[in-house]
Amino acid sequence: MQVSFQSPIVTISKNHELTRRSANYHPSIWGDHFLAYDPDVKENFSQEERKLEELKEEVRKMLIATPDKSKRKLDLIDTIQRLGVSYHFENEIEASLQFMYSTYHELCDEDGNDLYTVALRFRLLRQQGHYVSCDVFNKFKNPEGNFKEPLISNVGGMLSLYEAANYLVHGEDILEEALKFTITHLEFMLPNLSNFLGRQINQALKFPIQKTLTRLGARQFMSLYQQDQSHNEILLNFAKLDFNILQKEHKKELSALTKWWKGLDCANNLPFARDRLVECYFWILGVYFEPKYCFARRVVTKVIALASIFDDIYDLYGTLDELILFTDAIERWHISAMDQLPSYMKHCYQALLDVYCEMEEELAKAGLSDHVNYAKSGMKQFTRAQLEEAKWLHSSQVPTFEEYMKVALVSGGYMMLASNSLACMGDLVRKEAFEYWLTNEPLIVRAASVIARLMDDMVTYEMEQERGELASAIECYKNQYGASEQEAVDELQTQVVNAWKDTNKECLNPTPLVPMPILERVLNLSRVIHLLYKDGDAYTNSKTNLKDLIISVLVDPVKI
Ligand SMILES: CC(C)=CCC/C(C)=C/COP(=O)(O)OP(=O)(O)O
Repeated sequence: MQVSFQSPIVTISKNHELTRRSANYHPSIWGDHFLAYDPDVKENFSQEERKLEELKEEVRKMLIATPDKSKRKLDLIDTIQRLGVSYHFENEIEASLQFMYSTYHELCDEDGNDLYTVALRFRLLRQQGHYVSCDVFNKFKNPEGNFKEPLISNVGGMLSLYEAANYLVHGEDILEEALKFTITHLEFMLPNLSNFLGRQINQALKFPIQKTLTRLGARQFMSLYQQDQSHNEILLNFAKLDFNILQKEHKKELSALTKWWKGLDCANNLPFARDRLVECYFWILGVYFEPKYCFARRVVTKVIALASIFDDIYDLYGTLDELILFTDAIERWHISAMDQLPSYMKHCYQALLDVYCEMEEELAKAGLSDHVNYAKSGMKQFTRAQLEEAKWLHSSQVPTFEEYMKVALVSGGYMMLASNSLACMGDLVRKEAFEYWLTNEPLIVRAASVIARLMDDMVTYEMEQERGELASAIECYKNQYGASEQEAVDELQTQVVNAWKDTNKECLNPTPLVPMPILERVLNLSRVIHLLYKDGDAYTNSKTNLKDLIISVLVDPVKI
């Protein structure tokens, strides 16, 4: 597509007719939908909130009254977590799991051959960051070293083992075997299962708990749990009410963000870019949904929405000369750098400066203004890597796989998003966590970046190749190793599986400097990618399944 070009930059390319690329992305499917939820309209929540408090206290009593040694306690904690309400009972749950961790071997002995319970306890402890050995599963094997045949008919046990095995780390062969064993047999039994069990297993096979986003998982689990004859009515009602109250808050946040987004007027100023504000909010909601992260959600949604525009500028619309100027302006990070930019870039440069001012002002109130520097430096690193990729594009170069990955792990945006997400989390993240941890590219952040880059490339490389972007993980791998496309895909899939093992390993090592709530945000970033890129690029083509998921989390309240 040729676009007339009226900015001063035209002089740079005066001998050429300037051809700009376009991907013809579909417009936003949300339009002004969320504007209706005006954050300034004060609602009278008091009755709902009183009810919520009452139910919360009942659930708390239930938690305290259920003995930590009992199997009932495991189910109760699991249900509370899967219903998305464990953030109300963090201390109670941690205390119980701490007890289970300290008495782990006795408890496992008492479990005997109860696969369901052994696997559930193992998973709950690993989820909480407690390392427990996978040797507990040895007793479920026969002398030949295979899982015992009769286990196959124990559907609950098989499902529990499958969910637990997803927490495997490198070298845990028994969990690797458990995954194969359970997946094979669960898939095989699917057609013969009741509707209720079938739905549950189908869901688990696509999205094991370890890869599931809390809000989405809660919404889906709620409807399954409701159909379970033995469900606890108080707990279910509490979870439903909590979900709806949070959803109202999220809608208001999205309303305010929609106003901001409309102010940028992308349709006129940046018509080539993806218009995906709601999808960006959903992305960041996946990272933190709790009310206390309201400011973080607001600002980091703006950051990712701008990063998405930048990606389209670097990959599609910008000329190389413009991209060099833009990268330089971001490096300088000052309003005076704006003069050198063409008008379409001025809009997003100004928006960038404004968003980080907003971030800084809010962080300063908590005495954390230093954090903004780490967030800015993540953004600078991101655009530098984007420029490197654009240079490959404009010179039709295919780098080696290693060269590509070095740049593409940064240009994928997950290192930037990790630093920005953590910068806005408040005083839980200390300056030292940036200094001594994040800036050294910790394994969990690298793993999230690998998952993001490779899952993205595996579903977008054909389309990107059509528009002349030759440098993708698939192409670079094929080129360097003389591999077929299938061999390249297989290798990249293995690297994604390994990155999940790295993630699991890192989550078993929380420290005072980097506690579980920090590790969990990076884990959540990987979970969002898994959801968005599992079956195609659902972020870009958001009319698909993603639309229904967003409706279930952000539009439709749960029926009470
Ligand atoms: C993590 C961030 C910053 C997300 C913002 C949206 C985005 C850039 C998605 C990937 O698009 P793409 O598939 O065009 O990415 P790339 O050009 O890196 O392949």
